[in-house]
Formats: sequence, structure tokens, C-alpha cells
Amino acid sequence: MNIVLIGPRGVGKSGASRILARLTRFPVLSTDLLLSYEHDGLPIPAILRAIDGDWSRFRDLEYAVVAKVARLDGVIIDTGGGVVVDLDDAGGEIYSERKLSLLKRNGFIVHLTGDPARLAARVARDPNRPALSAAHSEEAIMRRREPLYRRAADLTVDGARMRREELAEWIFKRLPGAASGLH
Ligand SMILES: Nc1ncnc2c1ncn2[C@@H]1O[C@H](COP(=O)(O)OP(=O)(O)O)[C@@H](O)[C@H]1O
Ligand SMILES: O=C(O)C1=C[C@@H](OP(=O)(O)O)[C@@H](O)[C@H](O)C1
Ligand SMILES: [Mg+2]
Repeated sequence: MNIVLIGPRGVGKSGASRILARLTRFPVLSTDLLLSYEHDGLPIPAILRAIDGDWSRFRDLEYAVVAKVARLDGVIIDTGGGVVVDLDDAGGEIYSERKLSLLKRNGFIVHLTGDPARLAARVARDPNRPALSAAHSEEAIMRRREPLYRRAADLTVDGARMRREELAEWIFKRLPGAASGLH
């Protein structure tokens, strides 16, 4: 079984993944990093520029990575904040049945949640996070995605409620046996 971290940008998925790796002895695979790996090491903003900012294509590339990584067993999957979405014909974000059904087949989905206003301020300072939309604020996008994360989640926890180590231990205690690294 895998452990899959989902949630908005800046909530602490990557940080929590690293601590969970220590506790479970599972390795971490980041979908964003694997996407970069498959594009000759280009960072995410550069991949987006190379596809002319086409988020629908980005979601297809992300899907291809998810399809591969979800076949592994005994890994922590650190996802990008948009893993729960695909785009409909009008460009609106909808629940990504195709990505989540793959991740859920052999994965325990841990949702980190946090206050969208605080998270939006945190990611605004980070040059490695491309703007998600010219039309909508990061905060509005995070609020709209919240029910999609909840729909996917096996476990939801407020990422800001505890220190990072405490948070990872809180999650670790609630993992099903097969995902705890103890089997
Ligand atoms: N619990 C926390 N308290 C304070 N800062 C945090 C916490 N979790 C993460 N951060 C900081 O927020 C930023 C985003 O964390 P990161 O793990 O990269 O989030 P994500 O992978 O969900 O986008 C980093 O600069 C990190 O140091
Ligand atoms: O929220 C999103 O749609 C995205 C989040 C990013 O990952 P982080 O959540 O690690 O910032 C990255 O996958 C890409 O920029 C798109
Ligand atoms: Mg991350």
C-alpha cells in the first residue's frame, strides 16, 4: 500500500512526506519531480511555458505520471496541489476521477488542509510555483478545490494545527497496517 499526500499548495505536503518517510521507511516520490524528470529536468514553470500555459495538457502529463507511480507499492506519493482536478470542455476544474481512481486503488489518501488566505500568501513568495490562473486568485481556487480534496480523502488533517513532526506522527498513527511500514 502507498501513502498519498494531497492538499493545496503550500500546506506542507512535501515537508510532511519527508518526515513520514523516516517513520515508515518508505521512499518519497513527488509527482512534480517525476514530471520534471520526464522533461529533461525542466522545472514545473518551464514545462508550463513549453506547453504555452495549457493546463489541460499539464493535467494529461500529470495523469501519465500518476498512472506510473500508482503501480508501485510501499511508497509515499507527494502530489501537486492540482492532482485532484482535470478540466472540463469549458476549462473549469472538475474532480479527476481518472487520477484519483488510480491513486486510491493501492493508496491511503491523506488530505492536508489549511486556511486558504494564509496558504495563498505563503506560495505568492515562491518563484517555483507558477500562477494557476490569470482570472482567479490562488485563494479562490483553493476554496473551490476544498470539496474535491475531501471527496478523495481517507483522512483529513489541518496542516497548520501542529508542528511538522507532530503532524507526521499524528498521521503515522492513523495509517492502516499495510501503509505503516510495519508489515
Ligand atoms: N507546518 C508548517 N509550519 C510553517 N511552515 C510550514 C509548515 N509546513 C510547511 N511550511 C512551509 O511552507 C512552504 C510550503 O511547504 P511544502 O512542504 O513545500 O508544501 P506543499 O508541498 O504542500 O506545496 C515551505 O516553505 C515550508 O517550509
Ligand atoms: O495546485 C496546482 O494546480 C499545482 C500545484 C503545484 O504543486 P504544489 O502543490 O507542490 O505547489 C504543481 O503541481 C503545479 O504548479 C500545479
Ligand atoms: Mg510540494
